Amino acid sequence: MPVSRETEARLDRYVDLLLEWQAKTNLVAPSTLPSLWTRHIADSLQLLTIAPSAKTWADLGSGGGFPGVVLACALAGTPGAMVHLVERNAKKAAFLREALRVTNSPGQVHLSDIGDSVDRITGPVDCVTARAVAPLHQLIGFAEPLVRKGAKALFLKGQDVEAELTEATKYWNIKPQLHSSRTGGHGWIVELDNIERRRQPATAHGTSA
Ligand SMILES: C[S@@+](CC[C@H](N)C(=O)[O-])C[C@H]1O[C@@H](n2cnc3c(N)ncnc32)[C@H](O)[C@@H]1O
Repeated sequence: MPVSRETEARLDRYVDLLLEWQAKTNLVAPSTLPSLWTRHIADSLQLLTIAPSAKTWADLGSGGGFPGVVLACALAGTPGAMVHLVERNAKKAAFLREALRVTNSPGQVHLSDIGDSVDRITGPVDCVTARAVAPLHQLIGFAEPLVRKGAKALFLKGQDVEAELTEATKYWNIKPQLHSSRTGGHGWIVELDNIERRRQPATAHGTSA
């Protein structure tokens, strides 16, 4: 994923900080550290190719900062950019604040449960994201208030995406667009522009109960 020299310098600072904190707090699975740049950073950056003009993002369950901090680093030179990072774990939230500080990137950390904070995010949100946080049907429920107000949802998912979509369509009327991950593996990005709750959950045969 090509980035400017300024973004690369910010990402370098972020990675240095992440490795420093990783020694005392588990921010990413240790087995993924050797492939940090592809597995986590490029995986996060690819969202910008789907929503290149989005300036305001909300990342739900940011953990060690993927994709939220990476997006904030990439958008640091964009006037009016803002990334809301929602995380309920206090240590991780402290890390996220420090990551935004050392990279001088535009973001706000919300130390809270996603369900409690989504409604409190003020101002328009262009994109809502989540990676490795919850099953798709639950993420859709979290994101619905923001999508209703015009946000696009971009969820990074693994190879079980079809099964997750089948489950999600029991509860939600959605027309997902699927993007194959550019970073290899079996990853997918689920894009949603509209979300409507089904009046009654669908049965196993696809009809309303
Ligand atoms: C497996 S980690 C993934 C972190 C990051 N998105 C990534 O892909 O590396 C899931 C993170 O979501 C946070 N999380 C899960 N459910 C949450 C909720 N309901 N509210 C806030 N944070 C939540 C956890 O604390 C954890 O840091």
